[in-house]
Amino acid sequence: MENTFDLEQIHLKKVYQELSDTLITVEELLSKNSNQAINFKKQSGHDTALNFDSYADNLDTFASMESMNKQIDYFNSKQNQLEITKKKITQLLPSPYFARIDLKYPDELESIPFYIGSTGFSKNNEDPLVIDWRSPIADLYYNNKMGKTFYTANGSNINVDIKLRRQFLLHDNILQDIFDTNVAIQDPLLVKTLQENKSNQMTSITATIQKEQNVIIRDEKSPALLVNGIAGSGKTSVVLQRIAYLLYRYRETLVAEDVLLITPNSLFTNYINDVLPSLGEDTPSQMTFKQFLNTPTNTTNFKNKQSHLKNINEQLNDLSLSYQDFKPLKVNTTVVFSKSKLLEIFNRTPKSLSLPKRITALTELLLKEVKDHILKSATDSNIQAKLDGLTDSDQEAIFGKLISPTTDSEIIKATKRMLTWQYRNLIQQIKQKSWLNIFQIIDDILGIDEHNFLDYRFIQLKLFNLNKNNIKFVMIDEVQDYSLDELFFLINALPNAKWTLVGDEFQSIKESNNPIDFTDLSKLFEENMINVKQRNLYTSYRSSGSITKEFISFGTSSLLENIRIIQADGQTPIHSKIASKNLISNIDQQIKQFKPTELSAIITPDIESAKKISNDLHIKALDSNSILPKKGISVMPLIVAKGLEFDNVIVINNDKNYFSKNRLGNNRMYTALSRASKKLFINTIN
Ligand SMILES: Nc1ncnc2c1ncn2[C@@H]1O[C@H](COP(=O)(O)OP(=O)(O)OP(=O)(O)O)[C@@H](O)[C@H]1O
Repeated sequence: MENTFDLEQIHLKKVYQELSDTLITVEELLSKNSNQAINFKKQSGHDTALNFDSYADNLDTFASMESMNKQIDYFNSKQNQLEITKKKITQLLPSPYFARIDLKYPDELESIPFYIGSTGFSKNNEDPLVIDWRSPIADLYYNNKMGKTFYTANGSNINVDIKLRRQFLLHDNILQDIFDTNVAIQDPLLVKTLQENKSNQMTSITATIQKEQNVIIRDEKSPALLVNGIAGSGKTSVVLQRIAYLLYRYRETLVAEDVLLITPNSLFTNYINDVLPSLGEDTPSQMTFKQFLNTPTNTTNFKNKQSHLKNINEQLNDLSLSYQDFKPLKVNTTVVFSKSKLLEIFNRTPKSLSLPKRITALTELLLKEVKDHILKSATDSNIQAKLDGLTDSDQEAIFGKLISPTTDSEIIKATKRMLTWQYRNLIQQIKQKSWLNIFQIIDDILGIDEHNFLDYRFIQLKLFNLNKNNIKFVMIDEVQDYSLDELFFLINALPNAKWTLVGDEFQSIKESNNPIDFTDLSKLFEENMINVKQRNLYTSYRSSGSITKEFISFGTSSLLENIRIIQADGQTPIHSKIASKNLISNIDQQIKQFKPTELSAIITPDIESAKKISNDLHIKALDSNSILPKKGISVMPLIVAKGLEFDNVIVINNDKNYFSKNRLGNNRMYTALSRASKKLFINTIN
């Protein structure tokens, strides 16, 4: 073994040296390339200012030298390539690789070692020194098999015999430990990783991805992948690794903006924000469902809690518009298009078209009417005379400068611009289709006059064709918190997407939701012609053994039979039943057991209790827009703690209704307890 360790240490030093040497070379080449570009510019006599301080500046500078496109393209692409190599080396240096797999190909005598790292690296296009964790060969490592098997590359199956599967614990060029692992042997690297303190930022799990997680990360076939996993089973981690995998796998055609990640709140978004950059990938489009819907701050017009999307969807197809479905369009207080005028123009659009197409056609006709009116008015001398009445600031706003048109054509052109500016609100209203009375359409369809915001947005989505067609992959975390109508909305809004939906039925904690049933969820996607592949994650990674058993006891009995626990039992969770007056002193005692270097949370049913504890104990209270501190103790309601994790958790049960003994109350307790990894206290007020 000692010999093996020494050989691996030598190999690591060699790889590290290669990386370091290449970095020096790349940096020299980067600077040489910049200088060559500068000289090229000087020689070609251009006086464009060059700025090679940064890559972005390079791009700007090159772009301004249009006449030298070919040469510039060359410099540009060289710079780009060098920057990519530099980024890869910088990413690899602190930990060049984490595993090795030795493969014997059928027609080779010797097996070949492959070292797997967080990105791939080869010198001068030779055999790779490190292969990317997302490459087909690395799939074998995560599959956790030994012996004869195959991997798939470029559509072909390649037979191999796996001779060795080795993990490394290392830092820079220092090897700390090696583990030769076989099937069914517990993953020592994983256990070590899980024992580390929690931080305010989620980290990647590349080195220790488990077999059942790997299958989800690499799924390329399923139109919808539904993952039901217990708390702390790595659902969020898997989603983020999957995004990195997809961006690598489809790198020729997929960019980060084509992937949409829907997250529960902005605190959570901040919590996960470092993972993809640490994997060398750009962050995808991220938003909460509320942001996706563009929810206004004031929703008092929408009193109806119940949405009716399927009903609306069925009836929208047969809907036509009548007089009361229009709203007059005004400029200031003057009606420009009355309801009857709007109906009359609508009736000019072909009846054979679908309603959304007729609405688009009507929009075009309205814009044309405004344009024709502007064109006609621009030749009217009375209106042209208004140019003289424009103040200097009006002129600045309209033309971006002061003007003094003299010829006829100059005057007409300026008048057109003035009128377009004056009618800008009207043009915007037409484009936004504010002439359509959505509330009335809801009344027409449903026969109810209390409105629901999701219904409102759904009608806009369908009638205005607001689909986001560019989104190719959607990831929804905490999917149990969405109603079937909200998911139906997303299915309609994102017609070209493949879906990754991850959640936990036991973490459905919102009063307004009937806890969502994953069978109904699957059915919804299937009804919409999206095949669903369901997978379960039953291994608890986050929490110690005893904490896992504690939170699982608030699930169902069958859950307990299925789960797998990785971590040791650790300290048994402590239940205290106390009088309300003793709560603060009790918490004070408990937090004395937490180390200042650890991240700890006091979780309450609501924000009011959180604020009270915050005041009494001078501990920071967090809401869903806060940023999690790096370490120390914070207090927050459960709705904010959801999705996050802490070394230590104190749960305050001062509201028997909130933590009642029914499914919802149990789900809340399960969710609160499962935030803890090491120590857990539950304080119940008598
Ligand atoms: N394969 C793994 N290797 C190392 N750590 C892992 C692995 N899988 C999960 N973890 C760790 O377990 C913890 C829980 O992971 P994560 O937050 O992704 O779980 P989750 O299922 O989304 O949890 P919850 O539903 O409770 O919010 C994290 O600290 C994560 O880094």
